Amino acid sequence: MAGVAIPSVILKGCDKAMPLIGMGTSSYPPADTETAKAAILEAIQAGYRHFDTAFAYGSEKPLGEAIAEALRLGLIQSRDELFITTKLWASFAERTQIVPACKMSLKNLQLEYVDMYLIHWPVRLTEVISRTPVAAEILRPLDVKGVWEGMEECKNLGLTKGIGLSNFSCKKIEEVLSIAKIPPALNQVEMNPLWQQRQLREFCRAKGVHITAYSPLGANNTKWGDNRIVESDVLANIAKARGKTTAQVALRWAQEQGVSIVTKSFNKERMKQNLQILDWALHSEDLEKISQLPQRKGLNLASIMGPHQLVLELDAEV
Ligand SMILES: NC(=O)C1=CN([C@@H]2O[C@H](COP(=O)(O)OP(=O)(O)OC[C@H]3O[C@@H](n4cnc5c(N)ncnc54)[C@H](OP(=O)(O)O)[C@@H]3O)[C@@H](O)[C@H]2O)C=CC1
Ligand SMILES: O=C[C@H](O)[C@@H](O)[C@@H](O)[C@H](O)C(=O)O
Repeated sequence: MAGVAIPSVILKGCDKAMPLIGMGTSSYPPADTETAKAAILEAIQAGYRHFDTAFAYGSEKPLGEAIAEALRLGLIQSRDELFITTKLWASFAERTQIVPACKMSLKNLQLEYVDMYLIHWPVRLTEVISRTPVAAEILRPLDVKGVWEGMEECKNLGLTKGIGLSNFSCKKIEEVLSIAKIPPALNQVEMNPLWQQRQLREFCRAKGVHITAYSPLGANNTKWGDNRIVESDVLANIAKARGKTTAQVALRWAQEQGVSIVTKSFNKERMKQNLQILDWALHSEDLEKISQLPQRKGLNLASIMGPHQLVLELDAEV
């Protein structure tokens, strides 16, 4: 196998092990198809086997094309070698629309199944939108029972190997658990040294819900993130002492918390650098310093959807 071998985790209710480090595909400014496709092929060569996409990113089609090309080129022998995560967009978060939305994503990806299907955000939009923020009139609370039944139907139909959540608070996860026939395998949330999610992680550990950390580098250089992680003095000093980069310290920190990671780089050197976190460890004094960093949530739903009451309430939940 080319590149670094990445360890995997077995998830509840999921028929396939998930590689602990995945490549994100949400880029800013949005990458054109050829750029995204070329970056994904580079990532496969570097050893990435888990790819995180979403209907909302517009990256399902380039990912599908890259997978087809990787098979043609013999970079992988079979589609089964990859773990593909995609997400149900809020505009389709209604009982009868979930199976068709999943099939639409599969068509974009040129796949017969995905490995993980997540509810992207715990809200519903009554329209398919092409830009954000959205008008308050089209925002609705999520029908948790109906939507989770639709997710379960996707799994039962074999459209996905596993189902899970994204951006769900403890309270919202509890609602899902109270009605689920198939428990959510994971909750994908923002997590990094500046938003450590201690309470949510503790809750998920107790309930057997795995956590995947998104924006582990604070979404450096994107419109939904900032450079406060890659330019943190505390992390830079630790990096210097360990002979690593600040980004590697942030990624290693997340890895040591027992979560999986999805991080995006379309740059050949940085995507390789981001995998070099498996054969060394942070020292206890490093962990102590990181645990004292002031905390702030980087990505709020209000900054995407607009400062509507329902959204502000969701953002306030832990
Ligand atoms: N479920 C959800 O709601 C969300 C899910 N996600 C998923 O998680 C993925 C990762 O999160 P994302 O928000 O992209 O943010 P990340 O924290 O992974 O940061 C990505 C940014 O950092 C840059 N970068 C990557 N590696 C390095 C490095 N070693 N040193 C310095 N800069 C670096 C990248 O640029 P470059 O490409 O030039 O290297 C890019 O601009 C997304 O792509 C998406 O798939 C993200 C947000 C929300
Ligand atoms: O239109 C909204 C966007 O797609 C937003 O939901 C995502 O970009 C999100 O921040 C993510 O990266 O998953």
